[in-house]
Amino acid sequence: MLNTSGFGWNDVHQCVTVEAPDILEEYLKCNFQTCTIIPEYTHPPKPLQKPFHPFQSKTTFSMDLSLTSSPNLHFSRTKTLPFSPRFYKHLPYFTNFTYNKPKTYSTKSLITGYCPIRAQSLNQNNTPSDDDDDDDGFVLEDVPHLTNYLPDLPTYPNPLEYSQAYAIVKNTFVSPEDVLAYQIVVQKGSPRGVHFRRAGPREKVYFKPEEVRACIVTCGGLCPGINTVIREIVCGLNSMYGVNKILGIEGGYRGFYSRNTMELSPKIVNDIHKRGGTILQTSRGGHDTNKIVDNIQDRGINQVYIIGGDGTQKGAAAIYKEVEKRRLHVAVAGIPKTIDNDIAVIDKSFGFDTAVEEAQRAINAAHVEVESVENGVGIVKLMGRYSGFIAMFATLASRDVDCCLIPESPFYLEGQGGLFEFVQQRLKENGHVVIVLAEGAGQDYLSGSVNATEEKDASGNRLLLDIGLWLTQKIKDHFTTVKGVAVNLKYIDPTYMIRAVPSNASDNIYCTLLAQSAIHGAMAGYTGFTVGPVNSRHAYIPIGRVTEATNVVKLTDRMWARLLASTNQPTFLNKHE
Ligand SMILES: Nc1ncnc2c1ncn2[C@@H]1O[C@H](COP(=O)(O)OP(=O)(O)OP(=O)(O)O)[C@@H](O)[C@H]1O
Ligand SMILES: O=P(O)(O)OC[C@H]1O[C@](O)(CO)[C@@H](O)[C@@H]1O
Ligand SMILES: [Mg+2]
Repeated sequence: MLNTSGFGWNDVHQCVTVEAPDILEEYLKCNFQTCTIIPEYTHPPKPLQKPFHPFQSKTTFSMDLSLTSSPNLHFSRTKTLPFSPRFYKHLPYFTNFTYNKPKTYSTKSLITGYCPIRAQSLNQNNTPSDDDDDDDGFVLEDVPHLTNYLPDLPTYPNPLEYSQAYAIVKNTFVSPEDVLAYQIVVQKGSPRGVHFRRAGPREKVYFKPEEVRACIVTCGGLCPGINTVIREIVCGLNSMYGVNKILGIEGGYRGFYSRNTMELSPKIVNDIHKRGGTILQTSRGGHDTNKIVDNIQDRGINQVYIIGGDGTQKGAAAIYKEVEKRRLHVAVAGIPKTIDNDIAVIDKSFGFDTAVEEAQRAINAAHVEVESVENGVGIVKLMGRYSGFIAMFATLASRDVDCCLIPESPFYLEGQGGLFEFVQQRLKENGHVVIVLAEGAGQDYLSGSVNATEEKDASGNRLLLDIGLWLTQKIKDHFTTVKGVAVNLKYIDPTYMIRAVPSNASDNIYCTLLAQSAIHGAMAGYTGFTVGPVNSRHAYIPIGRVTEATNVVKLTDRMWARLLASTNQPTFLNKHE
């Protein structure tokens, strides 16, 4: 819940705020076996101010549904759980909590709804401290481990210990105690908050390298860098752990049961990072958990590397759950992929930098075109289904953009403060204007103005209406018919060209770290996890944590304000149409 949309902190009343009851309901379903809701007081709506974790208060906190007329919620805590990285990671947070007025919620599994764990540091004897008072608000959101359901699994020394490459590394192995703080901006006295397990090689591994049979699958849309991740999983498994049985599953999830596999070796993948796309091919839809896990079993696969976006990670969670149900010695590792940068918790998704860089070329072209003609209006459409990160960062990087439209910030065309007025003003001042828009921008506005049927892709994602073509036509019509001015309109849609390029240098390095983190995690027996950087250090994150919310541009954050300050575009906050 920390830092997820819909929750905040009210400084004045020192309470948690939530935008709507259903957001809270969802959270409770994920995290609470039972709980009490005590009506307390209401107060007028107040904007959300800062993220929080509900367990930061040592005794009691109140939760105010400040944007609704609903009553406050109040939870009483009676006990904290001791922290031992290996033994406590699966305990539902609320095992030791009691509540006054019974209201029962089903607890989602750890994977589909992550369970934060209240924790204390180990004492010097490596045992949890008994002292409940030693409570500094530390929460570990841990990932599952194979020993949770296969307690007698043997361990083996990590082959990296004998690796020449790692011979002079000071700390070859990550300490089991190492965790990463989710929030790094803190104040004196504030609770330590949520942490994730640090990624990296562990001293003991839970697979004999010669017995590893790994597979890699890529699902969802393309993104620069997928081939690099595939390459680095293959090369990393081989060079660091001596694994040489690696299968490529072709064509996404459905490939497990409907396509042939491809043997992957360092030689086969040697050059693939120089190509866009995925050598394994990808698809949407076709996730059949039972068929997939049957196939994993039939092929004797014991490490599954799944590269894909939010939908794919939900699929990975379902596979992990089934694997756990069947008590298989199979590690399931997710590597988050999305060009939209819409995956929660992680700093940034791979391929995003490349996409922003590539978008510059389209914006430059639009700018060159429109400054070379009279009344030039350039429109560049970029990807971003629900999150306008590519558009926002490409705009900030370019300085040639007059206006950036993203899904998170509704806009309107007519009247005071509208887009037409702004375009007219810029044409008057500069003779040209460049508009960048994310494909998901203005969808509600657009669907109200055209006869749209709601279509979905094979994965169930809503198919978007073409805002670029629509806006182009609207601007043309407005200026020629209403204003009697002929505008020179240039519409550029580079979306698939951006997505299809190979990753740039920094994304290549990033992809390598992701692949290696995933390998180390799987070899160390972690499973049901996603890897990714949290405040620049790589972490193992419970899959449910990255799928429960979408990362979107927060209009109340400074980055959007920086954009508005740089373009001086309208905020579209006051609609007069
Ligand atoms: N809730 C879910 N449970 C199981 N599988 C899912 C779920 N949602 C999506 N999938 C499967 O995950 C795969 C990819 O999903 P989707 O097409 O939504 O792309 P994605 O992974 O979100 O990537 P992107 O949106 O970045 O292109 C599909 O094969 C789809 O069937
Ligand atoms: O046309 P496709 O391949 O389904 O993908 C389009 C979608 O994929 C994404 O690139 C990632 O979700 C979106 O930005 C875009 O809407
Ligand atoms: Mg998606």
